Amino acid sequence: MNDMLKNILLWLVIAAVLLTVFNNFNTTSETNRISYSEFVKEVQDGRIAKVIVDGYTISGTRSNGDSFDTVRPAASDPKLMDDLLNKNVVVEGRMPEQQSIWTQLLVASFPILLILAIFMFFMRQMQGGGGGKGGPMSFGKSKARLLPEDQIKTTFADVAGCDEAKEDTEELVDFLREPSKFQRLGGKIPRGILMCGPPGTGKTLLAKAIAGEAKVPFFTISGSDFVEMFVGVGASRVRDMFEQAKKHAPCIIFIDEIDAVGRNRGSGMGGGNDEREQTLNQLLVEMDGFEGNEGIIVIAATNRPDVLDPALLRPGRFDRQVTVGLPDIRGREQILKVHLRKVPCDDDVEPKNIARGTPGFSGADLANLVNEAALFAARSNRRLVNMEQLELAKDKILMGAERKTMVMNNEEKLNTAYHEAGHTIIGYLMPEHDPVYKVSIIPRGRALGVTMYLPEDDKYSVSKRGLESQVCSLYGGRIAEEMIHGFDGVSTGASNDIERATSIARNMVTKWGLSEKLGPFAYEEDDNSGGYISGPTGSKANYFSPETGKVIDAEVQDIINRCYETATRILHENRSKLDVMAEALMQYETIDAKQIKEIMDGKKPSAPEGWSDPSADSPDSGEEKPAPEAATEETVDASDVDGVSGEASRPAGE
Ligand SMILES: Nc1ncnc2c1ncn2[C@@H]1O[C@H](COP(=O)(O)OP(=O)(O)OP(=O)(O)O)[C@@H](O)[C@H]1O
Ligand SMILES: [Zn+2]
Repeated sequence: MNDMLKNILLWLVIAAVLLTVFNNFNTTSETNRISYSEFVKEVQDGRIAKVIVDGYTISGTRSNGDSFDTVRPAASDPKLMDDLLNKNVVVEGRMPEQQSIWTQLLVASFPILLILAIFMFFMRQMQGGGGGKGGPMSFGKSKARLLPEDQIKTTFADVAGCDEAKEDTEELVDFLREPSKFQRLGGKIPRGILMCGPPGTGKTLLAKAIAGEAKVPFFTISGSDFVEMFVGVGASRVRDMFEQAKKHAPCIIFIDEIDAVGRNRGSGMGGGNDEREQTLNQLLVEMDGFEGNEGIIVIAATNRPDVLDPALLRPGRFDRQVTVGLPDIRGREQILKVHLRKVPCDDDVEPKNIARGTPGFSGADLANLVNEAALFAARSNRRLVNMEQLELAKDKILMGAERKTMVMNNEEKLNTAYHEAGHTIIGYLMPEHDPVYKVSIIPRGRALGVTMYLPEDDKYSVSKRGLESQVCSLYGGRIAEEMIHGFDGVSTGASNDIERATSIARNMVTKWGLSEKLGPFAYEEDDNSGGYISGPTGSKANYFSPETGKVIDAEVQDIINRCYETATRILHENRSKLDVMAEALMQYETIDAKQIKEIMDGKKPSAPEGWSDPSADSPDSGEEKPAPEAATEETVDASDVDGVSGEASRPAGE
């Protein structure tokens, strides 16, 4: 609202300036000016000898030789010409045409109209840009995009790995195909479905598939399209959308990111947000207003069902929830099959194996994996996608694109090699730690090196022991650096590790009830801002007194100190393996689980698969494999894949 006030003020100033200019324009020379009535009187008295008419100004000379000028008022004077002729005044130039009262009014109000028009224009501009999507410039028109039924090619066959969600929604298809039949049978159909689940799990895809199966039109809009700067715009968009939908019924309305409008009205946001609230109210009114039998089904998607206003979830609104979760190993295999159907594949491609190695991947990640593999194949001029490219694509998604153009000097490389080897050895030896999948000192994304852990199965929770193991392995990198350079030689590269270790330790104490001293209480709450709406992010609710705060700090420090000590002890005990691993990393740059196991068993590590020695003849003579990554430099930045699974990356100095 502040912005609006500023705008109005700005326009008032502009209006004032314009008016002044306009006035000045009317009163150019002040020298011999007389008023118009004076002029008329002088004409009648016969004192004027000559007039020159130039548009709205009249100048001339009197009988006595004096010059004069005057401004003709907007209303033209029909009698003037007669007077001039009667008195034998010489007239040069022409009088302006006689104008109707309406034209005169228009001329008089022109500046005001101009200002108004400019003002409206800017208002619309701002609205168009408000949603960030540059939609049509219109007031309150719905931004919903309509996909007519004959353009929806998505069917249930395209959605894999979420069978429960599919089952839950199958009856909607029957209903949409023949709403009247359902009505006759007295079937009760929900008006609103809420699809909950993490990003990229196929919520949009499933909603579209329902429309595709039922062969009905599909309206899609994002919750953030409703959130506008001007009060009332969002609400009228909602109204407009429902009006359109009624014309196309039976149909589906899909609202993505419903949390952008549907956030709990009572929560946060510094005293509420009128516009959002009005929009939400309008949505509730519309949901109540249509009968389920009209054949409109509203499907909303969110990954934060917990922040939604309870009013949205009441019976008759979004009273049915469908959960679309991350796929399990079987689901991943099916999703991979769906997407592999679209690319030409070699016989060796085993979707099952890839599914096993990708816990935590969403449907969108898997679709991306297949796509990346196809790109790798195309770059190396292959006609078929094979396992090798799928593995490369998986690494790219897990660890970020390699930055082959980034040059590290030998000393930096050695430091990184020790750092990553430190992470790896601790991760390998600690109990209940995810196995190490790959270690690399090729810079990827923002990281100088990466140690990648990957759970063997889908994991849904971690034990206290597992968490402590994670904290230990996170410090492994820094401790290894300390061992070779001494405390003064430790680099800044471990800042991300430290941050993550601290955060795990703190959560153990304040959220997961894993401190004996403090017991199973929640002392801190997540911030609820989720990220869709800009708000006071990072604000956490604390439920503890200053005294407890001190105990919390002490407990967190205690966990970290213990883990640091454990990790230091383990690394010192395995000093020779640390050296061998760092050396292997210097030679091969990337080693995987097989080499790591060999080193940890005290053997000499073999060359990684696909590695060809640039200096000597290759260790495994026989078949000649092309170097992995026929693709040249790949400098995609910020592809920091975080949290897909335990990853200890080392950001370039901070
Ligand atoms: N279960 C699935 N089966 C097949 N493909 C999937 C599946 N889930 C996701 N995908 C692929 O990922 C893409 C993105 O998925 P979609 O947009 O439906 O996810 P979403 O859950 O709506 O994500 P968001 O919450 O980010 O909007 C789809 O177009 C599809 O290619
Ligand atoms: Zn690290």
